[in-house]
Amino acid sequence: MVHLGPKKPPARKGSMADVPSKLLNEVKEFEEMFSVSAEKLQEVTKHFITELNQGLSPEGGNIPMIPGWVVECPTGKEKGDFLAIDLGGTNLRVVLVKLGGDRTFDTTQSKYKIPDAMRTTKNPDELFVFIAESLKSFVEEQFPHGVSEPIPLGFTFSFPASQDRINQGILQTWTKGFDIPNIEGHDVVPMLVKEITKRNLPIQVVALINDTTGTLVASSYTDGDTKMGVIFGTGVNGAYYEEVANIPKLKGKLADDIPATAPMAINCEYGSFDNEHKILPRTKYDIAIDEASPRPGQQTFEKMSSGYYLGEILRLAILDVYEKGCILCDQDMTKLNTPYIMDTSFPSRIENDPFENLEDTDEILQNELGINTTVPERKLIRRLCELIGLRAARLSVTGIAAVFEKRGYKSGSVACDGSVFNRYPGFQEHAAQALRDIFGWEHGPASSYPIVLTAAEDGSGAGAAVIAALSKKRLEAGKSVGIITP
Ligand SMILES: Nc1ncnc2c1ncn2[C@@H]1O[C@H](COP(=O)(O)OP(=O)(O)OP(=O)(O)O)[C@@H](O)[C@H]1O
Repeated sequence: MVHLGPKKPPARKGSMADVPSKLLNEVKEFEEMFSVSAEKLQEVTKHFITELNQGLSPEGGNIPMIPGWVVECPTGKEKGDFLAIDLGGTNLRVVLVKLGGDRTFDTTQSKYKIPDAMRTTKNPDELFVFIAESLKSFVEEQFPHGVSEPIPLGFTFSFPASQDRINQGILQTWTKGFDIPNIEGHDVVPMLVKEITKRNLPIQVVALINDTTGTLVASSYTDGDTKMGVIFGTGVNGAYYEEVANIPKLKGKLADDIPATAPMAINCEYGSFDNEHKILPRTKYDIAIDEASPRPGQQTFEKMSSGYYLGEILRLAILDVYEKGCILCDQDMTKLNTPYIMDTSFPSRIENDPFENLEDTDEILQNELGINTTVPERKLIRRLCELIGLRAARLSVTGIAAVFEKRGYKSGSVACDGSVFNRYPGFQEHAAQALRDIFGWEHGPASSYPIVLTAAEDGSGAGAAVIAALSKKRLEAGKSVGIITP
């Protein structure tokens, strides 16, 4: 067979032979601090199941377990043109989705970077003006001659929002570094509709969707074996279908057209798992990140495993060794002293460095952080990146294991989205191995395991479209899309 394309650089052996013992001791300490055993993963999974159940109870618990008001599994036959917008932690995506009605779909999308300052703006309108303006330019571009009737839109809102019906979303709490006043506790749908109406856009908002639920539904549309949708991006989260009979907090609140046997998509929002700090093995860096965050005590699981925090964990760990006088002596630490200066692309790119002398890492550290490093220093930093990524992958699948155990699923696919899953080197293998550790499967290739993690790129756009299609049909048939209102 002939392989085309650039020749692969020689594999890196990753020898630590030239690393002085002082640094090796630091490496050893990090290895102990960041490693999570199979037994620990099993304990975490067990506690996770308890918290998932608490979240479904009327009393509630750490994990919100938000009903998504998608009360049907897609058949794959849904059809038509839909708009989807996806407000993630980092980008706004606007997507035109053409559902083929045969388990296929086509998408055309534009991506708009959310300006950093907008995450913490004091003016709540600013975010919705930004979304409406982005929609306006997208629709003008895609439909230069206008449209005959309003296009149904599914709004993917990737923050914990409670819903009493599908076309509503009350923001419970900002996550992923967002903190805009006067939105928490309010329904974000009218805020978006107001800006759409002001601009006379031919768009009808029919559903508000969480990105994780969207991933679940998109993959259920294309693959009937999908059991969960999971996000490993700026945040971490999972969604699955629960049987209505198993959701005690909805008892007595549903119309007869949502029977006890119906499936209900649940957006777990499990980034808040273990907010009581009972089980997760937190390091001093995790504690420091939590204490310095705008919301101490919240999103404990997310703070140890999501893209928003992995670079920051790395920064704090490097600074710690620096402060002990072990590395980077006489270097200008101005940049490294800046919180959140490194996003997860830093550890990700450093782990990708194929060279024995970590030449690429040298360039990254020099060009982006203004520090010169020796080879042993880079080896320590590289090992730290591996440990941080490995721990994130191992911990983050406990949510998947808990859902499978709880539902009694022995096998199935998990549709995964997010840059950490798609781009962090080794993440997918580490995640699969952690599942194997939890369930005690035989060693083998990840594709042979009973639970298969599959990439669900663009899932939230298609999912929003499928959910918009299901909701539009229910609304037109006069069926309920939420709790019974007195
Ligand atoms: N090369 C990379 N490897 C791994 N992670 C990366 C890389 N580049 C960026 N990231 C991280 O990915 C995160 C963004 O993830 P993603 O692109 O999935 O965005 P998102 O849709 O806004 O996230 P979410 O769905 O959680 O809201 C950022 O936190 C960033 O640190």
